[in-house]
Amino acid sequence: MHDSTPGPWAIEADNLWKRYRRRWALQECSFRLPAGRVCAMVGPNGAGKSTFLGIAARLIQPSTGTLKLGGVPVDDPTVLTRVAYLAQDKPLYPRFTVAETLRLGRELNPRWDQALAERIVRSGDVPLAARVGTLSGGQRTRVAFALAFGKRPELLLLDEPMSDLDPLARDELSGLLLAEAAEHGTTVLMSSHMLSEVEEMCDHLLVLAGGRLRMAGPTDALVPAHTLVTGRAVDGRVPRELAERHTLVESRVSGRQFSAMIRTDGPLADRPEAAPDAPWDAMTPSLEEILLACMRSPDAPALIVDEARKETAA
Ligand SMILES: Nc1ncnc2c1ncn2[C@@H]1O[C@H](COP(=O)(O)OP(=O)(O)OP(=O)(O)O)[C@@H](O)[C@H]1O
Repeated sequence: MHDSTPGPWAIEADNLWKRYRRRWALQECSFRLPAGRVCAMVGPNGAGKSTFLGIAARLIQPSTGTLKLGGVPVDDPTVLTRVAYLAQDKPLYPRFTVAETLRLGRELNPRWDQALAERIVRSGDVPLAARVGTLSGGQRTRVAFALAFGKRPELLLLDEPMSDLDPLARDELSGLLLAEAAEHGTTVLMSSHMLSEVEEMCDHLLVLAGGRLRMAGPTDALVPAHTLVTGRAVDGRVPRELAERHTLVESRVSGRQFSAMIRTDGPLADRPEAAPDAPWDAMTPSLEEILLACMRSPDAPALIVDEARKETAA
């Protein structure tokens, strides 16, 4: 028997790999996510985000490695009642009415919150008597949201949840998501391509590229780890002092100017004495700038902050 009390870790991935025929969709994926976080999973198309979420939702079997949710192995049946998953294509029964869909949620889920589910549906003016197959894409998403939230899960897995919602619905449902997470301590893991939304909503980040974890940790640790430096290029390059002293995530030279996203890990290197007329300016980048630089540079060293680091079992 496993201990069924949720631990401090909502997710612990230990050396997860997933292969589809000849292609690796996930490689060496190890991290842990503290409970109660609103975490974004970001990465280019094909990075492995849906694959990871599918493994966590028990729809995809990993090739190797283990995954625990709330301290319990993902293949333990007790996980089912604790986790809700909103798939990218929001699958629902088209012939069911909205009311019948919610009734199914009520009958399948012991902690079902009918009032909350109905509130989500009604606030979008979605008629309870309408058949799901006749609803617009955004209305169907709202019903899928109602099913996921109504379940009152400990962990909510959302695969690009907001992509087909209008700006008002997006604003309303993201507010609801944050309120629910704060009130009930729900952990949220959502994949998203909308970086402004990620910046606004999430306090933790996972960045995947090419199936590998590139960055993981709380945003308030990841952002200060980066500095955006701009200045005069030296011999058409980023000054050597910067490149040697710090981790260069991404650099660009345009005309005589360079800009470089670096990880400093200590004070910023001094300006080159040999080129006192080539000063540089340093500023704290936005989360969006960091994410773009990280995704554009899949070969830059990964940054997994200590809190998110899951030591791989020997
Ligand atoms: N069922 C499958 N069979 C074969 N290959 C697959 C399958 N599902 C995904 N893949 C491949 O695995 C890789 C990761 O796909 P995945 O859907 O996890 O990426 P993603 O990060 O969610 O992408 P997107 O942002 O486009 O949704 C891709 O190269 C994809 O082609």
